Amino acid sequence: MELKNDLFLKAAKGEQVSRVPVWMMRQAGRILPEYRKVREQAGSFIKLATTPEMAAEVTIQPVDILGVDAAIIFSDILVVPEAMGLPYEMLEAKGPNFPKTIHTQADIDALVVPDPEDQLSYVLQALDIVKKDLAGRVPLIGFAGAPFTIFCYMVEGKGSKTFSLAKKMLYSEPTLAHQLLQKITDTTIAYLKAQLAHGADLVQIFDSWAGILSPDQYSEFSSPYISQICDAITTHPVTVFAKGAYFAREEIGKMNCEVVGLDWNMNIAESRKLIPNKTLQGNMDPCVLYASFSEIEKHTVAMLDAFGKQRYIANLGHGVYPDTDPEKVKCFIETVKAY
Ligand SMILES: Cc1c2[nH]c(c1CCC(=O)O)Cc1[nH]c(c(CCC(=O)O)c1C)Cc1[nH]c(c(CCC(=O)O)c1C)Cc1[nH]c(c(C)c1CCC(=O)O)C2
Repeated sequence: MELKNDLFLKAAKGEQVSRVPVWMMRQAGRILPEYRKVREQAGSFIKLATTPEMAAEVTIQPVDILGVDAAIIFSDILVVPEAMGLPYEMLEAKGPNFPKTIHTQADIDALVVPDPEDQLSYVLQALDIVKKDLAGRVPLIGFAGAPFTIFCYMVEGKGSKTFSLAKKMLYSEPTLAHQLLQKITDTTIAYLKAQLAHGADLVQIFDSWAGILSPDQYSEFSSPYISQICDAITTHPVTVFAKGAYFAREEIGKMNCEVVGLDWNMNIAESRKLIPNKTLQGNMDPCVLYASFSEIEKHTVAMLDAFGKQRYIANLGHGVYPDTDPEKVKCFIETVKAY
């Protein structure tokens, strides 16, 4: 199926575009009343994520309602640990929780490297439906967590400001940590390849907790595993988004990926210098969307001026916050499109 709007993919591949493409991390979610309705029907986040028809419906909502230039498959990075043998629950107002966590060699040995067509078939079915229903309107983004970020949840068992339990393993049991990271990496490569086989046009790797590592630890425990994934995916473009890893921009810029995501702590001009010859994505502070319409326009235009029109995909510097007014989101998207 030929794409009617291929701005996002063209920009990702470094081709000339007639205008800057735009989408938002977490665009499929609680900002939209239409999402909350389907979420209520499903009864729980996990039920929604594991029911392909419903997941497909909320994936397409932001394309129809917000007018973004790409869809991102509705799922979660935590489906990977689940498929490896660590089920999770999503606690209301608290976030993810893993009743069982990883601490010993025996724990790691008990994990499987699953066949995605088997344990993750519900995500692949959702991709099939979205691809068909989008009918080429916009490209479809697949995703997974970076191995280090998934490691954080598998060891810590829940969200944390410091992830000190997970980091403890890096310092006290580095050999075990590397074994676990490799198992996650093997799973992630097979999973992302399956998403691409089921119609994803690009895959994004979310290293949401990169910023808790020192530069040396990042080079030892995170970047080599992301590099393995980038090297294994040769058929489609890849985006690496390492939140908080301003110190690793040069290193990430050398990876075999086409796009690098930036958060709002990262200076745009400096990032262009540190990451030459790649497309950049980002990076407005999601809190700008709490401001007035005129402030939002001002900040969006300033961001566009700083990035330039080519080799650039407009986005926020992290996921949109759930209490953001969808009209403010539309203002951001329309300002990019009119630029
Ligand atoms: C760290 C991480 C997670 N999940 C994800 C990350 C990496 C990106 C980032 O750093 O934000 C990725 C993710 N999670 C979700 C998507 C869907 C696609 C999209 O629109 O971007 C994506 C890309 C849906 C979701 N994942 C989650 C929700 C909210 C749950 C709900 O609707 O009840 C959604 C829409 C739940 C989730 N999932 C996760 C947490 C910590 C939480 C709870 C926090 C919260 O409530 O926002 C883990």
